[in-house]
Amino acid sequence: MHNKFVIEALDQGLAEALINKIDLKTKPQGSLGQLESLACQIGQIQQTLEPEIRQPKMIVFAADHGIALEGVSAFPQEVTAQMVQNFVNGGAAVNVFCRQHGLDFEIVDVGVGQLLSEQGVQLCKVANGTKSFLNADAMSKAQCLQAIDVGAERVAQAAREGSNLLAFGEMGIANTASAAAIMAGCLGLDVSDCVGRGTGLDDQGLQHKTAVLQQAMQYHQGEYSAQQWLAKVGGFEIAAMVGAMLEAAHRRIVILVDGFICSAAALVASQINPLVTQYMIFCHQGAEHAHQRLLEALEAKPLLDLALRLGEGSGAVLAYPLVESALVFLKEMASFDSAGVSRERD
Ligand SMILES: O=C(O)c1ccc[n+]([C@@H]2O[C@H](COP(=O)([O-])O)[C@@H](O)[C@H]2O)c1
Ligand SMILES: Cc1cc2nc[nH]c2cc1C
Repeated sequence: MHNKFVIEALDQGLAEALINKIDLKTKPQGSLGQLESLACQIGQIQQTLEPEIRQPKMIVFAADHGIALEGVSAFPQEVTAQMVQNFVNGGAAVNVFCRQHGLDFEIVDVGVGQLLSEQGVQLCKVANGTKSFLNADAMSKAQCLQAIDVGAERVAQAAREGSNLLAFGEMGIANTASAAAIMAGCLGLDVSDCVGRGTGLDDQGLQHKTAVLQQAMQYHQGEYSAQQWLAKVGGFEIAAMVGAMLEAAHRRIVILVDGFICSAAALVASQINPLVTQYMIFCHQGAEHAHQRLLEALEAKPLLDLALRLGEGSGAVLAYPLVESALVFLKEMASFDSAGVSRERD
């Protein structure tokens, strides 16, 4: 459906050259573990033996969800707009970590009900929140395509400004319900296996959320493509992340994937074009109940396991220094020859 998102498979020949370079470093072969595969992956993405990060940037997409009115979140819907203001003011966790690690930051309104102020926000509103997907499609196909385009366009702009690594985050009260429904639809799972406590529901709240989601999935039952599931039960910020990921891979930009909702967007993107995951770094496995299973379905090996459940892209920024370390060792470590260190015995 999205022919414009042409994605090239990574070059395996270059992978061999990168592994050779890594194996000449002063360390037992493979001893830098997952950092070695990271260095190799980024070299392949950038098509060079000397990869480097330029203008790393976090883009957070925010939107409201009609399903929030069914009481599926521990927090009220207005928190979405209030947190957007917090992002603008630089006071959210993701802002703090972006400053710590030198990432640029952008907040995009893809469909927040009512902003407190438009200042400092990229205004790309598709609608004032989705419809409740309990007994309707969350959005029309046209709205879904519009939200996908918002994400793609933000990535195109970041690329024009020189970014070759992008992290994506999201903000949207009730979006763990949406992500659970997407996961259930796209993977053919029972939604009770995909649901979790989100912002912190208690047992009773979790039971209610599960019942709401089961009723919604009954309403939407059928065989659908990932993009159809996205329109039926998704959110504007999730659709924007799908577009952002596909555009980033199309442009050979490294993608940092955050938590459960971001991973649900990665799942949709991967079902639209399976090559997109070659450009993704899965930054962490979080505490949301179904995140582990979702990552397994994506065959992802997350870098961190910190029981995070915040979203906003926070886990992606926390993993960023590891990505930097992968490139620094590739660039700066001495080789056995240059350092005069003896190799492994035959
Ligand atoms: O990314 C995650 O793994 C994650 C897990 C739980 C909650 N969140 C964040 O919390 C909000 C959604 O939680 P909820 O309970 O309102 O569905 C949304 O703004 C997400 O950014 C994020
Ligand atoms: C305070 C708060 C901050 C968040 N950041 C992402 N999702 C969030 C949800 C809440 C409730």
